Parts: sequence; structure tokens; C-alpha cells
Amino acid sequence: MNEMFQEALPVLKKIEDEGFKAYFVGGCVRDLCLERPIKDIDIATSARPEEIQKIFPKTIPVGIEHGTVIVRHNHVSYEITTFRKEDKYEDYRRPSKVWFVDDLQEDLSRRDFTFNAMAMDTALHLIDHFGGRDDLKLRQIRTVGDPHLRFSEDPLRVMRACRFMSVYDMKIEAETKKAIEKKAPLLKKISTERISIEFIKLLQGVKAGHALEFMKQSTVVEYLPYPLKEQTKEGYLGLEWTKLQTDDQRWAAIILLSQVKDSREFLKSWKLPNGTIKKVQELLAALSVKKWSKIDLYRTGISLALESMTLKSTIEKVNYDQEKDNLHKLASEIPITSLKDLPIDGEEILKIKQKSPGVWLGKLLHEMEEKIVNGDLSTSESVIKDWVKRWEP
Ligand SMILES: Nc1ccn([C@@H]2O[C@H](COP(=O)(O)OP(=O)(O)OP(=O)(O)O)[C@@H](O)[C@H]2O)c(=O)n1
Repeated sequence: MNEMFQEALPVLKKIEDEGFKAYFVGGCVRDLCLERPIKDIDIATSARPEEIQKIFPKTIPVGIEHGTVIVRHNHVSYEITTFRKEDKYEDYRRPSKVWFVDDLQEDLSRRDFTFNAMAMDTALHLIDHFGGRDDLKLRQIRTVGDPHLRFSEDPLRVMRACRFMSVYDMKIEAETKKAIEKKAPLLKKISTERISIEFIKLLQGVKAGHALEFMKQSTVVEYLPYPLKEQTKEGYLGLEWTKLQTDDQRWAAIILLSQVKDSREFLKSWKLPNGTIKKVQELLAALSVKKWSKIDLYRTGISLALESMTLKSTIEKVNYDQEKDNLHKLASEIPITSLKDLPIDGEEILKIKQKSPGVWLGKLLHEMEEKIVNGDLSTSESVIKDWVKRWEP
């Protein structure tokens, strides 16, 4: 028995002891069936939010109007949501209209895909009205009921289908696929932030390349916050060649594979944080270095240089492990990692030169740094002081 479910079982039982129904639902049941790590446990119940607040001493009302209360039990948070049905507003931005129902099946029938519409009771029996278990076995993504309706209700589900395809290495069932092709333009109505979250999860998946190829064929890529036009001969499948380690690398890879001209505009369109934009651009700059010199490596930093080699492997489908070893070797020959490692600082230089600070100081430091990195000047205090004394702008 999975440890997280074991831990959560008393919460479910406590709700039942009070005369209500309660079940594990959604992603946690799906991931349990797939024998994948479980991130968090969600519970659905016939109890209304106020009743949950009465049953448990520690609750956080995160979305009472949508029926959700967080319960803390043994330092773990559980999202407990009353069985509900919902109606989405046409513009997809305002919160949907929600009403509570008494029946689990009704709650499950509003969900997106069959494998997300399973539940588990206190005896750990699987409740699977829509064939989610079989679809998991077939490794197929299929909507609960009419796919056109499901995607119209919440077009983000188009992205979710592509994300599951990538993360779980699944295919999309024929009718669901047809509906994705038809409903893809509705993605324009969904907020960039929600799409970005799904897209980055998709890029982290083992089959990110396949999912993107599918998105290309089904025109989904045209309705992303920045429409993608993949033009490289390598194609998106390159993404699966080497394991990219960070999201920054993944964004950089998409920029390169899609031949995006203005990377900043691209990253801004996805509303990414400034820190991410800066890092991805640094990574792209590091990637454009053809042959690393000591000073390039020192200024870029070994970790960013190595990251760019990983990215290069992905794009070019060539292993650059040997080049990475060379970079490590080159880095080990550089005597300092920053000016702070030197036995002399700016103030000391001002004393030696008996001058007030100015542009000259920056120039001196820059020259000194370059000489030391290249091994043309030793790091011994007396040698450096002597060099400073003799230095002329
Ligand atoms: N657009 C959406 C989003 C969610 N759900 C339902 O709400 C559940 C919980 O959604 P979420 O918390 O987003 O989790 P998942 O995306 O399923 O899984 P993960 O935790 O891996 O993100 C899903 O399993 C699904 O049943 C849905 O029907 N339609």
C-alpha cells in the first residue's frame, strides 16, 4: 500500500464517520495506477465545505465558493472538494458557475480524461465508471464523454492532453484527437500563465518531442502564446535525444528548434519571470561560442558553459561528452573564479597608484583579470602589486 494513501486514509475515514461519503480522486489515483510517484492527494466528498470545517480543527478555506477546503493532518495538506458540477462562462477567464451535487458519479463525469475520472474508496477499491484503467493499460488519452464538449468547457484541456502524451508516453484516442484539431483555436481564450504551466510540464516529459510533433500536426502550436513554427531539419524529436536538465535549457531548446529570431520577445510572450528570460538568453549566448578560451569560460562560468554543451547535444544530436571533459580541464587551469580570490582589492590599488577612482580602475582590473586567467600573471601578492605599480593606461 502506498505510504501517502496510508497516511491520508484516516482523513477519509473521519469524514465517513460523520456520515458523509469521501473518496480519493483525480491525479493521485491515476498516478497510483501508473505506479508513479504521487505528488499530492485530493479528496472528493458529499460533505459541504462548512461541514468539513466543523469536522477538522485545522482547515484553510482556499476556495469555499468552489467547494474546496484544505485540511492539515499530520503536517500534510489535503484538498477536500465537495462533489460538484460546473458551467464555464463563455470567456473562460471568469470563474465558472459551480453547484454542489450528492453523487460521486456526477462529479467524476465532469472531469477531463477517463484516467483522471477514477476514484478510490476507504477499502481502496477502484471506482472507474469511464474505463480509465483500460485506457491506462492501452496508454491512451480519451475524454470522459463527448470530446468536443470537454474541450469547449475548458480549452486548457487541449494542452493537458498534450502534456499527458509527453509525460506518460501515451497516444491520443481517435475521436479525442479529432476534437483537439477542431478546438485548438479556443486556446486563444486561455490565459498565458495557465498555458505556460502546462507547456513547461510538457517539455519536462520523456516524449516532449513526440507531443510537439503532434501539436504541430493538429495545429495546436499555432495557438500558443507565441506561435511555434518549427523549421529545423532536426525537428522537435531532438528534445528527446539528450536529457535536458533545467527548464531554462528547455526554453532555449524550443527557441533554437523553432528558429525564433527574437528570443526576448518570445520569452516575454510566455510571460516568464525576468530571471528566466535573463538565464535563457545567457545560455543562448554561451551556446554560440564556437571554441572556448579560458577568458570566455571564466566570464561565462563553467556551469553555464556545460549547460550550453548539453543544449548543443540536444539540438545537433551529437554527444559532446568529450567536449565537456575538455571544458572541465580548461576550467581547472584557471587560477581564480572571481577577482575576490586575489590578495589585492580596489582600495589597495588606489593606495598604490595614489589616484582617485575613475574609468582607469575598471580598465586596470579588467586587464589584470585577463592576464591572470590566461596564466600571464601570477596570483602572488608581490607580483601583482609590482604589476599594478608599473601599469599605465
Ligand atoms: N482542466 C481541468 C483540470 C483538472 N481537471 C480535473 O481535476 C483533477 C485535478 O486537477 P489538477 O490538480 O490540475 O491535477 P492533474 O493535472 O490531474 O495532475 P497533476 O497533479 O499531475 O498536475 C484532474 O485529475 C481532473 O480530474 C479537469 O477535469 N479539467
